[in-house]
Amino acid sequence: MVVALAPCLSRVVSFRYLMTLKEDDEACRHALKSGTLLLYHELAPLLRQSRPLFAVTNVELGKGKELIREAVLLGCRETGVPQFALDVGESTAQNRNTQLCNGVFTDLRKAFFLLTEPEASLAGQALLRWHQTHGFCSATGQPTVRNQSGSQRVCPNSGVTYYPQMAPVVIVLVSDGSRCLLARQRSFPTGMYSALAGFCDLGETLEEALRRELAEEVGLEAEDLRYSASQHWPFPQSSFMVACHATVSPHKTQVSGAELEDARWCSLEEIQAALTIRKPPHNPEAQPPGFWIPPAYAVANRLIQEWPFVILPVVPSSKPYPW
Ligand SMILES: NC(=O)c1ccc[n+]([C@@H]2O[C@H](COP(=O)([O-])OP(=O)(O)OC[C@H]3O[C@@H](n4cnc5c(N)ncnc54)[C@H](O)[C@@H]3O)[C@@H](O)[C@H]2O)c1
Ligand SMILES: [Mg+2]
Repeated sequence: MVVALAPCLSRVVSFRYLMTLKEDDEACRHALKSGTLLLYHELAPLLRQSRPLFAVTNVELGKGKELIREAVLLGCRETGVPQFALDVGESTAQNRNTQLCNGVFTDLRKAFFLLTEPEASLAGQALLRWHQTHGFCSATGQPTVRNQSGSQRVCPNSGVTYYPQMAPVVIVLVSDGSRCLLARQRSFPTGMYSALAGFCDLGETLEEALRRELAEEVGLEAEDLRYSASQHWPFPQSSFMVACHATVSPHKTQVSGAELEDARWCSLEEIQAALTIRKPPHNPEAQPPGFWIPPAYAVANRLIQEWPFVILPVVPSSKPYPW
C-alpha cells in the first residue's frame, strides 16, 4: 500500500502516517524517495551551523538504492515529509572531518554542546547504533532481519521479534530547602557536576530506584518526590531518563567513593552563576562558582534551572521558568 502525503498534516494524521510507515515496508520504501535524510558517518551526525542537516534527499546524495535502504525512520514533519537517518559508512566519508553538503560530521558528544535541535540527532544515532549491535538473534545466533523503517528486527529461525530498547534511569535533584545537591563521577569532564542518577533494577518502581540510589550514592533519605520531565539519553547506550525533585532534611551527606568522586551542596547564587556558563570552561575551578553543569538539552539542566521555582519558597512560583 502506498500512502499519499498531505501538504500539511495534523498531529493525529502525522502519527498515523508514521505508524503506517513502520508497519508497511512498501509504503516506507515509497516514502524514502520523497523523505529527507539526516546523515551520519560512524554514528557522527552531519551538522551545519549547529543544526542537524536534514536537507539531503536520497536524490542529492546520489547513492545506490542499497545504501538508501539502510536508512531508519525517525519521524515526520508537520508538512508530511518523513525524516530518516542513514549512516553513510566509509563509502562516502573517509574520516569524521569530511564535509558533505556544507555540513561537517561531528562527534555526538561534541555536537551535544552545540546543537540547538538535538532530538533528531540523538534519536537517529541511537537507532542506527541499535541496528549495528543487534544483528544476531540471542536465542539462535542467526542473523536477524530488519523491516524497512528500522522499527524492529526479526529472527527468521526462531521468529523472535526484537525492538529497540532503552534502560530506565531515575535522575533526581535533591534539595534541603535552601541548597541543592550536585555530584560528579570520575568519568565526567573536569569541573562538571550534575544531578544524581541511577539505573533502575529489574522489578523496582521509579520511586524505589530513586530512594535506593540516594541511599547508595550520598547516604540520604528522600522525604518528598516530585516528577519533572523525561527524556531519551543516548550515552553510553539508550536510556529513558525520568527526572524528579526530592527534598531531604538538612543532613550530612555520606558520599560513596565507589560511585562518586564528589558531591556538593550549592546555594541559589552558585546555581545562578553556573547557569550563565554556556560552554565547558577551559579552567572551571579558576572562577566562581568553580563548577559547571550539563548543557541545556540534558534533563539535569532542566532540573537545575527549575529548582528555585519548584522547591525554594523564596522565589515566587508565578515567575515564568527561564526556558
Ligand atoms: N541526561 C542527563 O541529564 C543525565 C545526567 C546524569 C546522568 N545521565 C545518565 O544517566 C545514566 C545513569 O547514571 P549513572 O551512571 O550514575 O548510573 P548508576 O548510578 O546506576 O551507576 C552506573 C553503574 O550501574 C550499573 N548498571 C546497572 N544497570 C545498568 C544498565 N542498564 N546499563 C549500564 N549500567 C548499568 C553499571 O555497573 C554501571 O557502572 C548514565 O548513562 C548517564 O549518562 C544523564
Ligand atoms: Mg549514579
